Amino acid sequence: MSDSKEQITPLMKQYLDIKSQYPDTLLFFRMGDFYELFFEDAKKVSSLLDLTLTKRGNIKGEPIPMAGIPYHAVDGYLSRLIKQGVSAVICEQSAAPDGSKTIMVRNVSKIVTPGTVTDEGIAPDSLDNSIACIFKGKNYYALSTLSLSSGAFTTALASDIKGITLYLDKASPVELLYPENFKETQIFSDIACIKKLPLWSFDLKSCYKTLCSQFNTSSLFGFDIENLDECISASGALLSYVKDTQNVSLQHIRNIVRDEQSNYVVLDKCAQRNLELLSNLRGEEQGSLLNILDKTLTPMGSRLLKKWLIQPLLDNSKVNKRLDIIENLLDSFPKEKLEEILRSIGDIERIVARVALNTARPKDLSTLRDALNLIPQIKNLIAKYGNSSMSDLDSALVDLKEIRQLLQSAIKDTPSTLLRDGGVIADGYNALLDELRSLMSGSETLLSEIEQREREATGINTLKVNFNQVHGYYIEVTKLNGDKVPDHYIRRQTLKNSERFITPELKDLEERTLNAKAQSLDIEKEIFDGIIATLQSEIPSLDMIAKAISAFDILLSFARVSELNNYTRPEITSQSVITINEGRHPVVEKLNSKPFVANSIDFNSKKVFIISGPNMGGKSTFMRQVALITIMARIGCFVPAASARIGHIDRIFTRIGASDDLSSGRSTFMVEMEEAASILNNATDNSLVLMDEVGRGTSTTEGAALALSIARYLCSSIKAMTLFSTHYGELLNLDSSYAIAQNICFKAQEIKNKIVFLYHAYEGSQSYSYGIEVGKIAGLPNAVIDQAKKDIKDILDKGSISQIQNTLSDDSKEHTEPGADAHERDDLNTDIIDTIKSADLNCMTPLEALNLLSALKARIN
Ligand SMILES: Nc1ncnc2c1ncn2[C@@H]1O[C@H](COP(=O)(O)OP(=O)(O)OP(=O)(O)O)[C@@H](O)[C@H]1O
Repeated sequence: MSDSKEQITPLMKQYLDIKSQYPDTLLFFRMGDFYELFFEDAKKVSSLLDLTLTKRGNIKGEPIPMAGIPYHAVDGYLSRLIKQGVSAVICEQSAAPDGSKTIMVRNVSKIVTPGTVTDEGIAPDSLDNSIACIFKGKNYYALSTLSLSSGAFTTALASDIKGITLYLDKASPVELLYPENFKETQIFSDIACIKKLPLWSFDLKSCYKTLCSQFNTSSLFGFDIENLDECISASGALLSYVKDTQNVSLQHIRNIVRDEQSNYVVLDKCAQRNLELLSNLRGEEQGSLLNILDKTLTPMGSRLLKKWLIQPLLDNSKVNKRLDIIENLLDSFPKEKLEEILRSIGDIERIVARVALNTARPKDLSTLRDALNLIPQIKNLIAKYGNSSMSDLDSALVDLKEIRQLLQSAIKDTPSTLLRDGGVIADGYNALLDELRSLMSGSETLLSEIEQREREATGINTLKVNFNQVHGYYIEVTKLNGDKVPDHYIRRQTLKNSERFITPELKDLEERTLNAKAQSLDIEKEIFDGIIATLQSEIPSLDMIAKAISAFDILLSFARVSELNNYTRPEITSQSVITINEGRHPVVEKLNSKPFVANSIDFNSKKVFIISGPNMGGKSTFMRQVALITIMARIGCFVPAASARIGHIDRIFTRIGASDDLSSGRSTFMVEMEEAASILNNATDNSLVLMDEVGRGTSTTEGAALALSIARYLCSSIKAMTLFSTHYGELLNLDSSYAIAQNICFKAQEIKNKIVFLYHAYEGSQSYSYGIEVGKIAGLPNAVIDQAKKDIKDILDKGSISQIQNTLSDDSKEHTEPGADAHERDDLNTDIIDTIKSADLNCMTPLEALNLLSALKARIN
């Protein structure tokens, strides 16, 4: 583009100069009432936002592609771009300072990026759009995350890529920065907005300085990151980037917190997705746990709830504090009153961010005033109905009386949208402003008096006094009355049917009014800026209030949902246990029209449960409900169970469902095996592991062998709390080999040729899968069903092998006495004969029969 600058218009040259500083970001170039985008930007934006692509002028004889957006509608378009992970540079215009009529001056006013936007109308209310920065040092990886809305700034360290990926999963940033030499970019392939930073952005010394100057400290000791070079580099680079794009001082970011997985039950992306915590498997909120639990009344409460859901706490006292508050709310607290207050409190978290970023609008201040005026009402409710559980909340809800009074007296009840239009500062707050305003309103009365007087004096009844930007105040007379115009009227403009005049009196009035208007706007701006400065000095308290209200909103939501759905308070313990009596799946019980069948589980002496039963029998639902109840308890919510005792769980692993990851070239089976490998390599005896039908992605024999081997490893080495569902009969005898293993099964009954699922978890195993019946319900053609039934019969008749036999034993069972060969052979023969005798042909699938045969053969050999 630079070659062509010589041949281009001054306007295009101005555009290209600015564009050259932001080659990779869409440039919204203000032209009158439009923002215009040119060249590749125009093509890109027209396809992203479905805008018409047109042309403006030529360059080197070629038309310049152009797309335009009306300035008043820009927020809506920016919001759509942000949702697609696209950033934009906004370039505004202003008149040339020397007043010359040449080209307007244009400057970049802001850069809007998905991870830094806080503007109302652009940033999605429901999303805590955080930005993160990753860095790899000599020994460690670091990830720093910043939420500009809440001011939360965290940093985490991990020794390997897997460890840092877990932090990335938890942070779920919408924008990610990384150094240009970072190789493992596959870990953030699902983040739409990623930006490469030059290596110098991560320079340790300058990053250290940037952080110290932000926190106003001389070292980083107080934040526990003084010696964590990687964290300092990632955090410093992140902060500098945000400062540069926002071009402000970020006053609400006052500290950085070291994030450690050991504080939370770890839930990786896979677990979050499989358990449908924030969205269902199709990506919609409907059918997710969030959807059930979110009855929050403020946008900030709803955003915080999403964080809570993927960060279940390990600190029992913190969990119990939340549970205590819910209990208090459920006890005798007037929840409707609190709900009414919260409903009108607005998004003060975002307002505080905009105050800190100097982007607050007049409406923000009136909303903040109204919200702060509600704080004493909340405190009164707590004083009257709250118990000691609410004391922390109460002290966080500081009543900022002076700020309230300031906003009350200074801001109009309903201020105008833009400060530049005036009408923001309340009457009676500033004497000079009042005087100027009365002068302005007085001039309006004066104008109508002049109009009346001149009509009488000239005898022209249609004479009008009007105003426009070009001529200021003028008198308009129709041409028909031209002969009645007095001599002292000075002609200014002749139109088709009328003429316009000015008089010295009108000019004088105009000057005074315009001066008053300009002066009053200056005063309003000065007062507004002063209020913002006062609010900025109170950011720590405002921030604390916003956080306390968000938390209170969530707990109230939990209380409401608990009441509505008959949840109970879980017992929280430090032991490695999960005991659930009569538990229910919180989502399925709400979505299904049929009554939900409650089920119990006790991970205590038994730790690995092998779950069998028919397709559609309720296995997956049961497994997921155990994990969901555990998560609900650990985020401090009541749970759908008659009672529950939830202990220390370090991580929840899930291997559920089958999905290809074609983008990374991994097949269904590969994904399955990778997930299983991650579980076996990382789970501990404090983990909760859900394994749903592992091995079904390959041949039956290999699948069964792998499933068996994985289950044995979980029983013998890891001893994690495991729910392992399977259709492979080979796994159903593990309970006789391992003391910590137990079979549970789901059953179905055939009643009048129809299959009825019982959904109850029984002790024992169930090897008939009712696969054909489920195929029938699903609508497979009758011919296919009939043929399958016939084939099964044939296979069974030919095979004649019964019951699944355990071919496995734990170490103690494998141990035999030396020199006992003959006895062993006799025992083996009897054993095999018994096994064949006791086999129940009618209950076996053909595959089970074949597997049994091969197991017996292996034993003989
Ligand atoms: N406890 C229950 N009470 C009532 N309905 C249930 C219960 N559990 C499951 N269901 C219903 O049964 C359906 C099938 O359950 P689920 O998917 O858990 O079966 P499954 O045994 O895992 O099946 P498959 O082996 O085919 O994957 C659920 O979508 C739900 O509608």
